[in-house]
Amino acid sequence: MMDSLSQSGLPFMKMHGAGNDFVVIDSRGRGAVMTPGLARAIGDRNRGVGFDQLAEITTSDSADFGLVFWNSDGSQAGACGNATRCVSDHVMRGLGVDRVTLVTARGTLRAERLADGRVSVNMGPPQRDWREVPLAQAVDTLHLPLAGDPVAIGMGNPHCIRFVPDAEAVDLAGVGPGHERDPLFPQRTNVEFASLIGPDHLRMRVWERGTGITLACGSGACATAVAAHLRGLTGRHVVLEADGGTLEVDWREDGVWLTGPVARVFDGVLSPGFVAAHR
Ligand SMILES: N[C@@H](CCC[C@H](N)C(=O)O)C(=O)O
Repeated sequence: MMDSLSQSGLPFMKMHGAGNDFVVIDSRGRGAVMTPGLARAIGDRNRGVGFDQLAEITTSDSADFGLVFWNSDGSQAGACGNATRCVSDHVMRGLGVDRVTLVTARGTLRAERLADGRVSVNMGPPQRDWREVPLAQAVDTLHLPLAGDPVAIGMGNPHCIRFVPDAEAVDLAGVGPGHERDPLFPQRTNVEFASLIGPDHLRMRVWERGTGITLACGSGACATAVAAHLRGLTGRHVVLEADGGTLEVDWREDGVWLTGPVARVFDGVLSPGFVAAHR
């Protein structure tokens, strides 16, 4: 495997979902190639390609494919809703189908393409118990003892959601890092700020764990919609306006469904020297 990489380099696709951008590596038919160092190097927007997350596609014997997610700081994430939608679209096109199953750290998920071209994924049920989010101690996850009275929801990854009068006015870089690394979150957390802009309609902005400000966050949209419903602000079907586009969340009996646009921007190849220098 390494011989082929050292000779021909490492092909990748650049994709995004509502502006949340990804490098996608297809490792089906070979062993996974990603390491924290290589992920950090590829994610560097000055010295590498740049991404919010990297998604590595793997072979699965129990689903159509497997998927592993890396943040740009080299940490792994248990969920990535927008990347899941983008990669599912790619795999569906390759298989000539309009629905697929995939295995992630969270278990087996289902994705499907809608008639309007958007892609939906069932992200599974929300995690509301403090131990599942996870949190460091037993607290009311609907009202955390932190600034801004946030809600904690897990979606295979942790989320801290604050409801504010105007999400546009939030200084994400000033407030986000403090929540991300608050000791109440032993695995750090993603941080969402949301305001109600209409019936079942939210404006949301996000500071992502291991990445920083992103234009959208799929698992974050799911967590925010669940938190809004639990707080009595919306129904179970919510439209969320992120900085990079519109996402829809539908909390159904079988799980939290995330729907939105997908785009494949360009394909590229990481040079053999780049891969060898950073693996
Ligand atoms: N942008 C993703 C979330 C990616 C992982 C997150 N930064 C984490 O560390 O949990 C999404 O669309 O869900």
